[in-house]
Amino acid sequence: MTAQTHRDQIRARLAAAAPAINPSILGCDYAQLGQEIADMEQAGAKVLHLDVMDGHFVPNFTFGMTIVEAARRATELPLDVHLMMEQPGRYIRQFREAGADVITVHEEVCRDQSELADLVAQIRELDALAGIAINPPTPLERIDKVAGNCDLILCMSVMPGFGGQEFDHVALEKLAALRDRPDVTAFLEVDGGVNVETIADCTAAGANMLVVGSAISGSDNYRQRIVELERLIK
Ligand SMILES: O=C(CO)[C@H](O)[C@H](O)COP(=O)(O)O
Ligand SMILES: [Fe+2]
Repeated sequence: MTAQTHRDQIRARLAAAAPAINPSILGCDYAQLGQEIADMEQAGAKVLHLDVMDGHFVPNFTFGMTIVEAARRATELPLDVHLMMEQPGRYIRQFREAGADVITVHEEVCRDQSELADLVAQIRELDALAGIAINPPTPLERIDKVAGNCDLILCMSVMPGFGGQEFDHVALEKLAALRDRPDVTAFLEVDGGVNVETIADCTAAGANMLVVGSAISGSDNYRQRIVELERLIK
């Protein structure tokens, strides 16, 4: 029997948790990062979403591998790293070495689908799950050749760059179309404006990884909010 790879283990953990609330640390108090992550974990998070923004692909900066590495020391939860950056291929290895378990790159930074497929292969080579993300205006055709051969597809429901924006329903049509494609076995993730009003529509459309930022980090009781969100999807 062949030994389980890290990818196999992470895939199994995510599958067992699905549909999973995936809290984003975007709005956390970074002076208390370890405590914030411990609070998310105690509140019931089974995976954590880390938003890397480069100030080029999106009009905002957040953090790089230093914070991913700090998060890795703070928890054993799978780390889902969303790279909102140009030229992600230059940094994928460093994010993996920092402790990323899922690494997601944007279609919009790629020349074509063959470059996107190369990034997926690079991420898998490093024994991480490979995700591909598309912005609200990006049609599904732009990933149709890669969708059947990646580990996660992220349908953005806001233009990336900031938390607290309003949910764009265009993501629901894409999720439903991906769910209905027999060759797509990837986790289906949605990110942006997911809250108590929108989360049930997301799972009904096929999402099984639900990134939630401000609806959790802006609440004064993480546990209560996660329980409330879980009740709406299970
Ligand atoms: O990728 C992101 C922004 O680009 C974040 O993951 C997302 O915005 C989470 O925040 P919220 O739930 O408040 O929209
Ligand atoms: Fe994100």
